[in-house]
Amino acid sequence: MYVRTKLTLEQLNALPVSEFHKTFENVVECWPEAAIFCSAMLPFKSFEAMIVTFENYLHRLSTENKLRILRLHPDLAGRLLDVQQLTEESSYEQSSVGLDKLTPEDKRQITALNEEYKLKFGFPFVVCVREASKFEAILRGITERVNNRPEQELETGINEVKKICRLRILQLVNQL
Ligand SMILES: NC(=O)N[C@H]1NC(=O)NC1=O
Repeated sequence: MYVRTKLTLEQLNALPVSEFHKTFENVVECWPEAAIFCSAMLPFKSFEAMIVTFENYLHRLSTENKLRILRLHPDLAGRLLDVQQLTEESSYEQSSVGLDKLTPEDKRQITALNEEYKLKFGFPFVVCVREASKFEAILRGITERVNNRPEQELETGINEVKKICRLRILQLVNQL
């Protein structure tokens, strides 16, 4: 698990902007622009206000940028996990639900579903695994969501990115 000094709201609001960017650069996976954009709203009245700022930022992005963000997400239990090249945050999240210790049969099943999903939508299946919390719930999620329309899945995927972002922020401040 990644451990850093947890920031209080006061410390967070007093960070030099470049430090704010660095601290929150990966709360949206591999998309540091989110922290850069949201730093313009400093200081925040509460952690919740900060999280809502990130959520609104994600909500208002163009379809093209939403697609880009989804495509920056690693597959669940995929190749990057196998070769230990996940970001620190993603590695923590995926191992917290045991995706690094799947049986060969479970691995085969999730890989096949990931491929089917990507083939249909052109972006990977994204879910906040810490919230889904169980492998079975994740599998059920892909199995159901693969039937959705692409526009629907784009929004569902971005809503999951918001949940991941919320938990990553709470992890960095003294709330989780
Ligand atoms: N593909 C995907 O959902 N990836 C992610 N979900 C999550 O909770 N952490 C991730 O890296």
